[in-house]
Amino acid sequence: MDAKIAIKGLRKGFRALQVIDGIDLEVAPGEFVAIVGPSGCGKSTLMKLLAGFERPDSGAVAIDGVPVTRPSPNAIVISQHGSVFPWLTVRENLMFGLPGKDRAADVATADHYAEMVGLKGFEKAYPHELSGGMLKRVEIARALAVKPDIVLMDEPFSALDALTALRMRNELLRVLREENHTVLLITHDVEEAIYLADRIVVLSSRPTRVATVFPITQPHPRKVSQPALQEIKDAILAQLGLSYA
Ligand SMILES: Nc1ncnc2c1ncn2[C@@H]1O[C@H](COP(=O)(O)OP(=O)(O)OP(=O)(O)O)[C@@H](O)[C@H]1O
Repeated sequence: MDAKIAIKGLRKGFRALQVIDGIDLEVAPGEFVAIVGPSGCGKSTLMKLLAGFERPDSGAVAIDGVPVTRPSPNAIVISQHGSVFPWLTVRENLMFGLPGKDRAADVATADHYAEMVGLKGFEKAYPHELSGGMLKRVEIARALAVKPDIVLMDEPFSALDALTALRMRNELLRVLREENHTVLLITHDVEEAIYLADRIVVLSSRPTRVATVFPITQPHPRKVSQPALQEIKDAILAQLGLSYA
């Protein structure tokens, strides 16, 4: 099958600082790829290039064979910073980005996604009335409501407490079972990557390249403590230069 996302010979620097030093990677339709790498290696820069927020110095990113030159509603970014509008209710936030021609249809879509992420009953609540985890769910629902082909996630759960992050990971897997999105997740959490992804791409330190790729074939739900997954975790940590004593 043709790649959903094709990254070829991608290079990017900022003035004298070379950040991305030739990345080649293909992501299949419906695949979930996690990207891990040392701090500051260029993960967010890679995501911005994929989302069309930055332009490469050389090489290219293509989605469905079409070069990415600007942000597109087909590839939605969910970041750690959050982008829920505080002056809009949950429902209005979820309706933002929907066609707007048929209000009743948009309300139905918004409420469907609110329910999907466990926010039924909170459609009329304002962001300040919600917990951090609920806000994150609004954001994920809002991204999914526009039915993007590709969801780009840059440490989406890193601002959450451990328990909420765990819930959100399961929520995400449940949503992905119902709807076939292609997902790219940047995370510093190796266990999160192992729990969620079909494939883990480990980047080298800056200027970054693909160091190793680990396929994860275990079915969901995964127990990260199982020996085969622990072995992968150890191999990734060793690759990142972090091994246990
Ligand atoms: N717009 C910019 N202008 C100049 N330098 C930048 C810009 N964006 C990123 N950089 C530099 O590029 C390097 C990579 O940054 P980036 O945020 O992509 O790394 P990261 O791997 O996501 O980091 P972390 O894991 O700490 O979040 C850093 O040294 C950063 O200072």
